[in-house]
Amino acid sequence: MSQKQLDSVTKALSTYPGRDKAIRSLAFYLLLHAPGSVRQKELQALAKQLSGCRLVMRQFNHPSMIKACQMLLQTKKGDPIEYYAGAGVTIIYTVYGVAELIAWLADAGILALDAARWYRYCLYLWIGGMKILVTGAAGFIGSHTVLELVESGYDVFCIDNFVNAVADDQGRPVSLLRVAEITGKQIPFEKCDVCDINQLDEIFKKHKFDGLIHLAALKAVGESVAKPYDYYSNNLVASLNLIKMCQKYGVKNFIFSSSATVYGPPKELPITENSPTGQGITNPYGQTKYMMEQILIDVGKAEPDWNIVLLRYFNPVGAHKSGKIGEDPKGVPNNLMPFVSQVAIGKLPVLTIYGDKFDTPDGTGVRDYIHIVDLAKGHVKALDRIKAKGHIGTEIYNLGTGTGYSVKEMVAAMEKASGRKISTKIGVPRPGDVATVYCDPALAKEKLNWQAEFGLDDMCCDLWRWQTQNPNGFLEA
Ligand SMILES: O=c1ccn([C@@H]2O[C@H](COP(=O)(O)OP(=O)(O)O[C@H]3O[C@H](CO)[C@H](O)[C@H](O)[C@H]3O)[C@@H](O)[C@H]2O)c(=O)[nH]1
Repeated sequence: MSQKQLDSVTKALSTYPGRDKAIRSLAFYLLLHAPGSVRQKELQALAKQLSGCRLVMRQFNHPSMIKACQMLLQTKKGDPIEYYAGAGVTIIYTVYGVAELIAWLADAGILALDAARWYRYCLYLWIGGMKILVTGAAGFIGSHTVLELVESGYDVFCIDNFVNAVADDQGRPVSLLRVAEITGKQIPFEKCDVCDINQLDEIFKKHKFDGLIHLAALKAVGESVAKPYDYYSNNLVASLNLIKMCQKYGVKNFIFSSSATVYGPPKELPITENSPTGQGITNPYGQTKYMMEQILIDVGKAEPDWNIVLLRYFNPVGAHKSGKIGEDPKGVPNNLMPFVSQVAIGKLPVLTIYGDKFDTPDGTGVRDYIHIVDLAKGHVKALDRIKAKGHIGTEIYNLGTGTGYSVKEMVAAMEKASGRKISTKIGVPRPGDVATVYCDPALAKEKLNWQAEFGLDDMCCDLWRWQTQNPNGFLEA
């Protein structure tokens, strides 16, 4: 190949948009084999470009790898270094290229989901998985998210302070031990309060994280009204500490657990990501979620090479189909479905329905309930998108089904799943409750290739399995 041809090919390949890592890898390969050290600058530029995809291109971002490549460019023909390095690079690219091709076929819907999973394992095995810090990992959303991450080939490191999770007598998180049982993989864990910046610093120093999923937060709406200081200080300090650590250690992928609560009382239905936020939020818990979104949006503007994904959850319910992990609220549940399942099993006598005079078909409140496993997969999809694109900036997604069910419909569905009668009585509306909340999940479908797969029956059957197998939650009976 002549110099001129090489120039035009590398130019075309290195600017190729979309799912382009394999193409750019090819450009990289061509540059490696180009004559003379003139290529060095271009090689570095391309390596920098590829660093956006560091999740799958770790080795190539590593300074020693870059140095080896530079050495390679300067070596003379016939030099054994050139031969071995060239052979090594070729093998890696061959494997990488196959994996990338399979990923592309899966993305295009030509291969089944299992192939996508295989692809991630392939990347994990051959090139190294993306290492993700999960905060609040032992909680309801955390444990399910960790499970899905691990099943998808991500490398996780979990932290939790047990404020809302159960430890065994050796101080290990029971929920994550169960995740280890289900997946057959060890789940690395350290007890850590994200508000403790010194411990956090040690953890960041020790592990080279590629990204994090920040779930740790106090989350009881009513309690937040009674203890505003605790909520503001805990939820904000924890998140600010993480941002600081990400800046210090160059971690640029930040997934944040936001909530439908940021929309306040809905001004329009369904709620889209462009619906107004921050107006009419009635409790400090909701305010902390809104404030954190604002802070992260500003951080995203100041750090243009970061990827920040704000996931606005609607109402997560249900449990993993194994029945081994699920929601384990401390004391009397605040949320509807854990309360309903505890009435069904006889732990609580009667459900109070908070008002039946709302402007809804049966007068009771309507919400967008989403299966916890679907919600957990939303996090994996957000990371997959970052992995595929390299750089996305700040993005916001609703995670809901787009369908609303009333309190009475939920009770009926749970009666069907459990085969038991659930006693109810009508009470007064809970302060701050609105009639109807449901989202438009179209954006997540379009960009994340994610949509809820489980329906109401799955949510209730899985919740009931968890409830019956674990009548006392994670504490042994
Ligand atoms: O004992 C109960 C509990 C709830 N409900 C009703 O059931 C529906 C769902 O209530 P949840 O408490 O389960 O959920 P919310 O929609 O009120 O709250 C959820 O959404 C909020 C934002 O809107 C916060 O994010 C919160 O953390 C999250 O659980 C509401 O109509 C509520 O009035 C009852 O009738 N009786």
